[in-house]
Amino acid sequence: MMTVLPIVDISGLFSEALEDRRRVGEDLGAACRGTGFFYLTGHGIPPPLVANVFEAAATFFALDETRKHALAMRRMRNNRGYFEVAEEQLDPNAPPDRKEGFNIGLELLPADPEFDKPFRGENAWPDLPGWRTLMLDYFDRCWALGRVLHRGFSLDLGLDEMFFEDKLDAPIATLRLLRYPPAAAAGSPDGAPGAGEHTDYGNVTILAVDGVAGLQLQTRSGDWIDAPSIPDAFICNIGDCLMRWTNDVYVSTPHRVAVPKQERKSIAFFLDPNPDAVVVPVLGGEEALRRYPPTTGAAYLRSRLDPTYKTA
Ligand SMILES: O=C(O)CCC(=O)C(=O)O
Ligand SMILES: [Fe+2]
Repeated sequence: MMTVLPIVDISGLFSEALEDRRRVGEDLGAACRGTGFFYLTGHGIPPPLVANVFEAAATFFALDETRKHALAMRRMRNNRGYFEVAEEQLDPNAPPDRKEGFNIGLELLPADPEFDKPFRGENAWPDLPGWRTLMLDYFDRCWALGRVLHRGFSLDLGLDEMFFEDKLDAPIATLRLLRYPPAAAAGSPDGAPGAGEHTDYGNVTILAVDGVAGLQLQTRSGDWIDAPSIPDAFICNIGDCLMRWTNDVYVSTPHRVAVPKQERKSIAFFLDPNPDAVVVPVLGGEEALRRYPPTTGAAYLRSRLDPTYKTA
């Protein structure tokens, strides 16, 4: 299939030969320094698992409003649970987003010393058989994949291959199920986007899409292009936190979702660092440090999330 976005086969990252891993690191680096958006193949996550997650998401979104609202993100205070259409507004200059969604975060036991900290705490779970187990399985697979990707980034950036490991071992990560109602069923045409123009906040996003068009991104030259789905490939993009961490060498790219002609679903996994991870530029020396003083994973994410919700 023809696309202007690079397709990176990362199977070499699982090789025992350093030269194989380096080669993938170079491919990833080229993509991250260029458009900051790329397709991921050779990732090792079984397509039937992704299909099951899409199916389970559909089952959830089909529940009646009362059951969905019982799990509302507004009640959770840790960026987890259900949000309804028009609750989120990614572009402050556009109407609220025409999408509903469900967020799942890192699952910790209540006895965990971290449990009461910001972004931690419990997940909201619908009462659907097998649902929680499936979502946590997929969450863990995406988390592991995100860490493997960071080994490739590290090789490309000239860091120790394991540099990010201890910064991603208890991450602020969010698995987000998304549903965009079709244009015809979406009520009055108020110019609302599916998802307003934005950049992602974290390090890297691993996105599965269902084949219905909608996702668009802005290339370095300023043109908006479609990112069509490629079967069994993930769409991957760099977020603002990794852009800052690399002193803007890796690029976080603006993107948006147009209101689809038919219902569209996607599953995004956002990998942000550990809350306490110190985010300080790894390239660019003193000058970079003046521009981007040290912050932490939690402080950075908090500063970005607050303006996004109408009802905090
Ligand atoms: O649904 C999509 O294709 C993209 C969603 C997105 O960009 C986001 O939730 O950050
Ligand atoms: Fe996004």
